[in-house]
Amino acid sequence: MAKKTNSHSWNPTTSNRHNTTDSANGNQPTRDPATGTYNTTVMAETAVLVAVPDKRQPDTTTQEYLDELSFLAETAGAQVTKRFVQRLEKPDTRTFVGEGKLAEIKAYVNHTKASMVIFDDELSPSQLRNLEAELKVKIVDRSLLIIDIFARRAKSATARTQVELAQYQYLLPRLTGLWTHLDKQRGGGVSQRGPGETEIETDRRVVRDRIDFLKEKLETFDKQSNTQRKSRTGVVRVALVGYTNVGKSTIMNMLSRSDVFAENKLFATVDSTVRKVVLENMPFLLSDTVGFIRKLPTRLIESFKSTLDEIREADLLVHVVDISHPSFEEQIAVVNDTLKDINAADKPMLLVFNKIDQYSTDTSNAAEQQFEGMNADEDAPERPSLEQLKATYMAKMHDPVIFISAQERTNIDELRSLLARHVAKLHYQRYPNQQPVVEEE
Ligand SMILES: Nc1nc2c(ncn2[C@@H]2O[C@H](COP(=O)(O)OP(=O)(O)OP(=O)(O)O)[C@@H](O)[C@H]2O)c(=O)[nH]1
Ligand SMILES: [Mg+2]
Repeated sequence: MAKKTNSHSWNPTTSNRHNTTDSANGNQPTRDPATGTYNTTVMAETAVLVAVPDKRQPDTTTQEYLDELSFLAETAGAQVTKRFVQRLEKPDTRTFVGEGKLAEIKAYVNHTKASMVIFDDELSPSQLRNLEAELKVKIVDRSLLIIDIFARRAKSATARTQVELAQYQYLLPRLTGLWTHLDKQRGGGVSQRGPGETEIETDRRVVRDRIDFLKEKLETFDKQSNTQRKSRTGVVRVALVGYTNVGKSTIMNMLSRSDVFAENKLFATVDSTVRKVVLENMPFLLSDTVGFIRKLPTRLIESFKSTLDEIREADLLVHVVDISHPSFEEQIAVVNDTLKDINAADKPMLLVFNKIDQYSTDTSNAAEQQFEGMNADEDAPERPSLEQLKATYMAKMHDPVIFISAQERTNIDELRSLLARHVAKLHYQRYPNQQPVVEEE
């Protein structure tokens, strides 16, 4: 997979509405006068990744998870220089990794002047504090990384409000951690007692007020979009769902001849888009939605409620899968679990296996990238041929299955007619007395 890196600034704890510091004094936090919270922007980022898999997790899986974390870090503008893995029954409650591993990470961070350490799980507020005190660089967990990417991507007022809500909800229990971080940056060293308790209380109150305000704002948006959705009755609604970066927006563009932003980065789409599509004289509404990912922070899912309503209220889900991805089966499971979480699992579904042009039976690529704490996996089994996969999936899935390449336009006519057939069936079920109306746009 071709991965792009970019060099824009890194700003994980504030919404993109806030000012960022310039690169000359990138390590100096600035206070946002509107909210009283601090912006801890640091520039020219290099990142170290840390994963703590349990003892049963195969090495190849650990490696795939770290590939994904690395892709997330790159999407957010950081360059990954090292990966650390420690196998534990469960993460250390105090510092996530054990004492020895922590010393190893610290030595590496000090030696290379890495600007942050990213953990492939959500850290508790106390783990975050302890790690910050120990490593003296910015500590980022998986949730914060994802929230930050969402903040960069969100464009519509609703999506931006949703992201801001998620940011403040993440921030609230961690305010003391940030203060410790700020204290260190002032050159005071880390204090046991923690500085400025009254200021922390003030900050907490400001953040709580902001959370209430954002929730109210979202309720207003919700009412507006409910009214909008009610006005769309009489037309079948279809939602594209799937793991992030599988090709949903590319398919949306192809089917609706629109121009939705598609990119080889995670979470290219954060705002949902709805387009009217007509296939074989059958009109329907197609929506492109935010991609799912493993360990999606629950709060982020909750804050994205109104975006997810598009999925919850759809008559048909088109579940897009990137078959060229080594973990595509796990990705299918993650998507199905997330659909369950948002109460959208019982809908009719078409399964679209995309990127067949990129499918390869060769697994040697993954085995080449060995890193700290991993054993070479020379016996990785060959993947089945595309034909074998097709046969297996056609036989085992309850839902209709189709294999396409959106990029190479392979099997697209078949996709169109499969979709048209299902939409027609649903249309006559839902609106038995109503002929489909094809109006000119
Ligand atoms: N090789 C190949 N690449 C594809 C195909 N379809 C899409 N892509 C590429 O995959 C990347 C992701 O595509 P998007 O359409 O942005 O994926 P998405 O599912 O909307 O992603 P998010 O919005 O991030 O969840 C882009 O670089 C596309 O050009 C395909 O059939 N084959
Ligand atoms: Mg997209």
